[in-house]
Amino acid sequence: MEHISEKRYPVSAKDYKLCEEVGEGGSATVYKALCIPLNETVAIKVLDLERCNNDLDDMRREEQTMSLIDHPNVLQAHCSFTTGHSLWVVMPYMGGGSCLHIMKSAYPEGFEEPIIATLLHETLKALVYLHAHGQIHRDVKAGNILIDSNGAVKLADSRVSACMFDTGDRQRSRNTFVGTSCWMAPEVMQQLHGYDFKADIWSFGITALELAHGHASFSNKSPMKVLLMTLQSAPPGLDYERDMRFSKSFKEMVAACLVKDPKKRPTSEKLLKHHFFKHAQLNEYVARTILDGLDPLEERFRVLKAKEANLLVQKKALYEDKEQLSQQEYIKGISAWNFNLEDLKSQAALIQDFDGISNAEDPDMGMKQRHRHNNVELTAERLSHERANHSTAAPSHEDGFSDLHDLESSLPSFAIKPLQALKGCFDVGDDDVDGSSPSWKGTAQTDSEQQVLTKLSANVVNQDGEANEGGNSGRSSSLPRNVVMENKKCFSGPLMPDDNISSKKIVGDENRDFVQPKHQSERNYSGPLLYRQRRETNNLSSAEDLSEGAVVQRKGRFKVTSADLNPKGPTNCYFNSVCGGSSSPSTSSLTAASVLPSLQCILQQNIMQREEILKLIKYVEQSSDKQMESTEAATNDLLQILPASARERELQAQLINLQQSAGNLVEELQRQKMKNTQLERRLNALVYK
Ligand SMILES: Nc1ncnc2c1ncn2[C@@H]1O[C@H](COP(=O)(O)OP(=O)(O)OP(=O)(O)O)[C@@H](O)[C@H]1O
Repeated sequence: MEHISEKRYPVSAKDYKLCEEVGEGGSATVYKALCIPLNETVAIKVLDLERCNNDLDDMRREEQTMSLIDHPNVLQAHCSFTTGHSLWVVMPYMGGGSCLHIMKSAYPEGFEEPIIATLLHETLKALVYLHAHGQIHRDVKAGNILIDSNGAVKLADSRVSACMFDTGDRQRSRNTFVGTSCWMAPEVMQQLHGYDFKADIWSFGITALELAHGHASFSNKSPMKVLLMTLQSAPPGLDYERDMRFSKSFKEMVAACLVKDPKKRPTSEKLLKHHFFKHAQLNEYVARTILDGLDPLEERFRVLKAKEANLLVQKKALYEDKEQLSQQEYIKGISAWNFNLEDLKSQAALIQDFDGISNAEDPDMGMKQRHRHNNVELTAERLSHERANHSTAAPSHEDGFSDLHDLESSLPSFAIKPLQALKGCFDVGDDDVDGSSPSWKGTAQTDSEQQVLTKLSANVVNQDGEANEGGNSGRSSSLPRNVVMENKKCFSGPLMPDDNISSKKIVGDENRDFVQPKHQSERNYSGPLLYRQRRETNNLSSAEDLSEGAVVQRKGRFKVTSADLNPKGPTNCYFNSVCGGSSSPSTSSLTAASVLPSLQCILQQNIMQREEILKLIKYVEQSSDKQMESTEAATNDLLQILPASARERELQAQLINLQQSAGNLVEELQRQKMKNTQLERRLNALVYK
């Protein structure tokens, strides 16, 4: 084992001469420097204490922990001290730079397998050491795998690593949220039950993909999207077709790391025995293969920085939207995003605004955006189909995640608030991370994934303020287009007595009543405009035929069935939407096209209600007429015999009142009818515009 020399490094800034910048991190700049008394080249990481949120004591403690680490594959700090508003961490100078920088400079498509095997083998040895010493690194990525000029590989940035020894509880899971999104394990993102050293194994798997492709999976995505993709989708992996140049054992090793259930991931020690690492070479091979011919680190960094600054300017001009800007964090090499609520809110806002923004980096996305405009109604169908497809189809695009574009791009048409969806994602139960859940491995979608998706889709629907009813929403894998989600009834106003707002619905066979479950008829379906894009109950597909009469009229996504118009008596409105209610939709999230069907529905519902009122009035008039006739007859008979009693006079007065009310109602209805007609004309004009 290599031991750091017993040399004493000075802890005063005046003993160092900062030379060129060789790296930039989230909160630090790294310089090549000269330690004057020792006449030795070192690297100094300068952290601006005013800029970073970390508590100085915490940082000190971490640096001390770091200096206790002693392993040839872990970058150990020589010393650290504060100067002015900065913390200086003095480290060995790694002349090759980070794997990320090397790839950016010379291997944009990633390294060859023997190099990858060697780099990963050395990194894994560092992880075995850290884990054995109760440490989780929490930031394993190509940017933290450094190479010195001899080809020695060291895992850097233990600054963020968590010491598990402080309470003596080695297996204690962490609940803090530090790290880097693309490399972050799902359980870290979920923040539910904490996480342990297996989180490093996930990051190690993502790093393997990064070294193979030249970039990490989702590296061009916003943190929000990375989060959604990591949680919802099948794990990334080496693709059969795209990654043909890589061996089966490499693919297997990556697949073993990228299992969503941390319990099913191997420990670092076990992973080290994987036959993939038999291909690992010596340091000298690394130096000879990838460092030979490279410019000095400071020179490469200068060129890269200039290139990236240029790129940023171009991108800034191209995309004013913040999502693109957030991607620049990655381009700049800064990857330690903080997942605080505000970040997520702004990301969520961006996704909402995404509609209509073309994505030059992803032409498919642009296509899909356009397609979505033309096909708003398909969204939920696609959501569920894609879930279904995802579970069966082998990933055919980069990292097997391209379908997620569809899923995500479909979200805004529901006026989804991704933050809420995200909360839904986080709000997963114990089973979600339970080892008893079906294997995450392969492409089959597990219950946990399905749950997350179900929650997501439930949230999609819930955007309009209606509670998600029961657990029947998410599993349907097909959602016929143009199908009315009319299982919910709308009962607006006290027009019909309870018995009439019956739990019955006349079905095709008029002699047969379809009894709605009691709870359904009791539910209050008042609510704002609701685009119900999913089947409400599991039985809907079969119930559609049973519970609906023939369609007699279609209004956009809604239809009127013969059941609705059944003349047998007062009927219910079978439009699920717009049944009164106080809340109104968020106007910012509505487009004219999306509102029209609902307007049509309101109007249709109005017409239906008017008809109901008329029927009821007629019914009242008829029965009151009959009653009047019989009362009059009886009264006349009685008058001939006896003088009218007080009770009879009261009855007569009531009947007259009733008739007057009915008359008033008819007048009111006439006025409403005129207004409706005007509205209908305006709406039709809008529809045919
Ligand atoms: N000892 C070193 N020798 C040479 N280059 C270094 C050394 N330490 C870091 N670097 C370079 O500086 C870059 C930034 O280092 P830092 O540790 O801050 O990176 P980071 O992990 O990306 O930061 P963060 O995770 O905070 O964004 C590294 O990616 C690497 O290229």
